[in-house]
Amino acid sequence: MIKIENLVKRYGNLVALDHLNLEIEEGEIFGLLGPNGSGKTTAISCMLALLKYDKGKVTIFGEEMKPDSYKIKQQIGIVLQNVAVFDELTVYENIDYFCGLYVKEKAKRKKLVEEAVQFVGLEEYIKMRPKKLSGGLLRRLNIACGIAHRPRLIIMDEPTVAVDPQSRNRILEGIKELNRQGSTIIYTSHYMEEVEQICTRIAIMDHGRSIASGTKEELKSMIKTGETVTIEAVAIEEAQIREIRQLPHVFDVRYDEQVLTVRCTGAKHNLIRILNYLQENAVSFGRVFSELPTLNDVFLEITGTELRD
Ligand SMILES: Nc1ncnc2c1ncn2[C@@H]1O[C@H](COP(=O)(O)OP(=O)(O)OP(=O)(O)O)[C@@H](O)[C@H]1O
Repeated sequence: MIKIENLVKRYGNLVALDHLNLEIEEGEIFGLLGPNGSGKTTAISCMLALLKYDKGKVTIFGEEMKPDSYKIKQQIGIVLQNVAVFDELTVYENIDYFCGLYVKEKAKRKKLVEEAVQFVGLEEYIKMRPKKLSGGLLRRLNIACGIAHRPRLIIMDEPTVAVDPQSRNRILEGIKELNRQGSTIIYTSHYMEEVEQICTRIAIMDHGRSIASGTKEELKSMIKTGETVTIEAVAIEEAQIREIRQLPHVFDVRYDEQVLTVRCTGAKHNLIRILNYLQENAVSFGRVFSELPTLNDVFLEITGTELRD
């Protein structure tokens, strides 16, 4: 449905997109996950032909995307990072205005606007002007304006940044529902938990490139880490750390600020083996956690740096 081939975008000397390749199928909730500055917004802007790029090709619905590809653009709903609504219009009027750019028939539009209001949970606020809304509600309005016309493809750029947890959940549930109702979604975020929660497929971006892509299970199976054991408040000697490193299935041990982090391959009994070692060697410890791999582990193993801010 969408194909991005060898996209290169430079801002002066800075290479924001470095031969980016992506392919997104109809029906997906496709996540673009990457730290701030990795090129997500630039990728979206180039994809939509809002920004000129230096090299590459973007194909949407089987046709090459150009600045004047209005037929393609009509079928796309866009929710960008900056909230773009009219201060002098009410919540309802704003949604009606944006929906009206695509849907001229009044009765049909009324139904779509009402559905969009319900969708983002703004029923109580339809007569208010945007200035009176909290940050979370304003973002929900921004989303309603972008999706009311029921586009075939919806592109959302970090819609949950600086949003309260209630609005955040509402937004995430809303995205899943839009997808169930037939829209393909492209969703950018630097929050790996969100991307894990809603995306059917994910591309991890770093320095303007897609460094890995697949379902979350596929991405996690690409890495060595099968389990991370974290043990708090340990007073442990260098020699003991070396011995833990020698335990079966352990491949990385870090000890920092009295927290021992042991990365293991996906074998069974890792936790008990490590705890047995600590007990046998009279090392006292506090809280213990065992975690399955996260997308942060995928990012960490591929790039050597953390995805978390
Ligand atoms: N208009 C611009 N002029 C110069 N450099 C830019 C411009 N826009 C973005 N950049 C740079 O390009 C790189 C990619 O930025 P981009 O905004 O696409 O990343 P991002 O992953 O969307 O990050 P964020 O979540 O912070 O928006 C960054 O290094 C950024 O500083």
